[in-house]
Amino acid sequence: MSELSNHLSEASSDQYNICFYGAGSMAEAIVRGLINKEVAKPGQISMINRSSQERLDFLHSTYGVRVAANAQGKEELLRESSILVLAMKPKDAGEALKALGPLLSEDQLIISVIAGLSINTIQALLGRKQPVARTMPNTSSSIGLGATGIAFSPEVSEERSQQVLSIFEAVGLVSVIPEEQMDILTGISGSGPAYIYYMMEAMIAAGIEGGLSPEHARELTVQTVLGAASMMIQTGDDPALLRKAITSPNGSTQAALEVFEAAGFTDTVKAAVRRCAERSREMGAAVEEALS
Ligand SMILES: NC(=O)C1=CN([C@@H]2O[C@H](COP(=O)(O)OP(=O)(O)OC[C@H]3O[C@@H](n4cnc5c(N)ncnc54)[C@H](OP(=O)(O)O)[C@@H]3O)[C@@H](O)[C@H]2O)C=CC1
Ligand SMILES: O=C(O)[C@@H]1CCC=N1
Repeated sequence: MSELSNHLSEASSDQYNICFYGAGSMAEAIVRGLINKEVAKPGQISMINRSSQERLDFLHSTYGVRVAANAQGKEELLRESSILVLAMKPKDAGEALKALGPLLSEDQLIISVIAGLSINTIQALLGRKQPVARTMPNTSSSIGLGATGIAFSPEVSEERSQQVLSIFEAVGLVSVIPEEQMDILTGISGSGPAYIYYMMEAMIAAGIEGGLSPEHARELTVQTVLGAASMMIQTGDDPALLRKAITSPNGSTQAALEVFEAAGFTDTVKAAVRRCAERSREMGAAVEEALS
């Protein structure tokens, strides 16, 4: 059991409650991982959103987490939680954080998963120097295979930073990085699963167009991606070396890679990652405007 789960089970529940402020896909991915890995009990987790009661009902019935039906209930959950996870879209963050600031006490830890939003902007919107962990997880956290980048504000104590690490280590790999690297990390691992799914969609479509059944195209593609990632983990080899082992001179793989190369594959992937990082910065800057 992790350090946090010990804290969570030994401490009184209102001392160590975690509230997810924003109850969408990313919040659900983390909650599912925390519950599956028994890092937190459902009763210690609460989730609130802006308007969708149907969504909260689903989360309550699926995971057993606490939800609030009205504004007063939401405020109570926010006030009583030791850890608040900000998980709304960047465009909704300005208004939400301005309203949140006056409800906070100084020892409540803020964990943000919001793309692009800097620690300075979070503290400025809250109107106080709250301890903040800025993170960038991904949706694979829901099955314990997430990859999360974390940067801490100076106000986060050693004990609190250990709690944050425990939460995200329970749902996958964690990299503690300088905050200025968060946008490029978003371009790799935050949004990265979507690039892989996009590639898989294309491979499945090509397989079907070539005559495979949809089931075979899907299972062969999935196993290929799983096997390739596992090969990198288990051998520790560079991907270039593993690729070369498949690529016979003048063979079928070489023929395929030449098509990728002619279409500018590497430059396209790099440009997509750079654009993702740039978009992350743009979204953060747009929230910052809510300060003025
Ligand atoms: N999806 C992903 O793969 C990743 C997402 N992120 C980050 O996670 C955050 C959430 O993304 P995602 O889960 O995809 O978004 P979703 O649209 O799925 O969920 C957003 C949630 O925020 C709620 N919300 C909006 N405004 C408020 C408010 N004022 N008060 C309380 N709740 C509010 C919404 O409630 P309602 O529906 O009622 O309006 C909804 O529950 C984003 O900032 C994103 O950058 C980070 C890493 C990966
Ligand atoms: O697309 C987005 O804005 C979020 C950030 C990382 C993954 N999804």
